[in-house]
Amino acid sequence: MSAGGPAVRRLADWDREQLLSLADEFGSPLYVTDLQRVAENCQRLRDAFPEAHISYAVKAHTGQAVLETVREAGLDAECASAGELVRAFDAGFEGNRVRYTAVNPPSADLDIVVSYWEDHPNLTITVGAEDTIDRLRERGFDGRLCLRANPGVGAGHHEKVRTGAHAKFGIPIDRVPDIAERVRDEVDLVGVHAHAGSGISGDDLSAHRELVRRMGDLARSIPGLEFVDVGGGFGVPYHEDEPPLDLGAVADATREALGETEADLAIEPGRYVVADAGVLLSEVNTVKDVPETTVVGTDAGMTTLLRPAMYDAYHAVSNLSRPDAGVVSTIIAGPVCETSDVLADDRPLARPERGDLLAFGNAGAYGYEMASTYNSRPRPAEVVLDDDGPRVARRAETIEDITTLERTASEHIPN
Ligand SMILES: Cc1ncc(COP(=O)(O)O)c(C=O)c1O
Ligand SMILES: N[C@@H](CCCC[NH3+])C(=O)O
Repeated sequence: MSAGGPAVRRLADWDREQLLSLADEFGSPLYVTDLQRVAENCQRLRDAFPEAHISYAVKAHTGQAVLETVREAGLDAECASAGELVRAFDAGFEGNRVRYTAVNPPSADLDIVVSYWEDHPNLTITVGAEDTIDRLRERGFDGRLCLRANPGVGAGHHEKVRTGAHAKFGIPIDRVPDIAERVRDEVDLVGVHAHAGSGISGDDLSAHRELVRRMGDLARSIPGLEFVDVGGGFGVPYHEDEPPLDLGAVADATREALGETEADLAIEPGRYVVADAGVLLSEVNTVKDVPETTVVGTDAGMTTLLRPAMYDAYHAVSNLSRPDAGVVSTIIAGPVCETSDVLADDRPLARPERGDLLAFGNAGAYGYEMASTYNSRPRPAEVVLDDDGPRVARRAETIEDITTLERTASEHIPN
């Protein structure tokens, strides 16, 4: 197999015995991340886009081990907050391999990012509003700046993840050349950027191509740019029978839509790098037959994996403990006191018994990252797999971790 590995890794491709033993050893719920698969996904992107600058969108999975793997695999880091930027530097990225994309950035973020820029003057800051340029200038910034355009065309697996045409993101594309002209003397204008949205596949590919075409036109209208970044968003197959993206074809279409530009192509995928490198394991604690279905209660819920509740996202599920049991229709629901705390609805599953272990596929992207402590429910541990075997990359949170932020009235110091 090439260094890029197969085009897709499905839930059924994971080693069932290994997952069962990991849950035995490290408990449940448990995120498992395979670092070799992360490296393969990076390599496949590099093979498809050999000429492009590729930055990993850190927000998909910020774990240190993942970031180190991505860095070693040759991708740069695209950070959406000061916290992500700090994590990228902690994982050893050099300044010239770090980009920070500001979205209505809080002052504290700008303070931190500018202080990192003072020590690493070759990092790049992408801005989506003129206010952000002014606020950076007030802090003395005159470094590498990229303008984020709102190209008026978006794409993605759900309305809530389509960014390209949402007013929140970027500067209306027709205003970008004037702003570029204005800021040229004040900063080092190095690029233009746009991002269509997340989870692009199938029909959305034509919208993505249109975005790239508009960005090619924009890049040609601004001389002297180093790069034109057309964002991330490459989708992965969540359904078992969904074909993977033909990344080579996407790359060819991207080049064609972009056309000749003085600026180099840049992309910033997140999901594609980590989605199929991760699974979520969860123990069944309740099995309840009701008239229409079988309710399967699990120790993971919307606080562990938010995507089904937030986007009605589909994650493949299998019963690792009892794969050969008769299949029944189930609703798989977590322990959170919310009706939307459902991980899978109307889902055929080998009928589980209490104590069985379920696995949820494609949990590596926006899984742990979107976990929360709602209902005072601690976040689970994450184990990573590498050549040395499994190791805990993030320990399980405890209730004490959550309550430690509390202050009593006597600890309150009035202003
Ligand atoms: C600006 C930007 N870049 C990159 C990404 C990564 O997207 P994805 O994980 O779908 O590749 C996102 C998320 O949608 C984003 O907002
Ligand atoms: N969190 C989204 C995608 C990322 C959006 C970031 N702009 C998802 O899980 O699909």
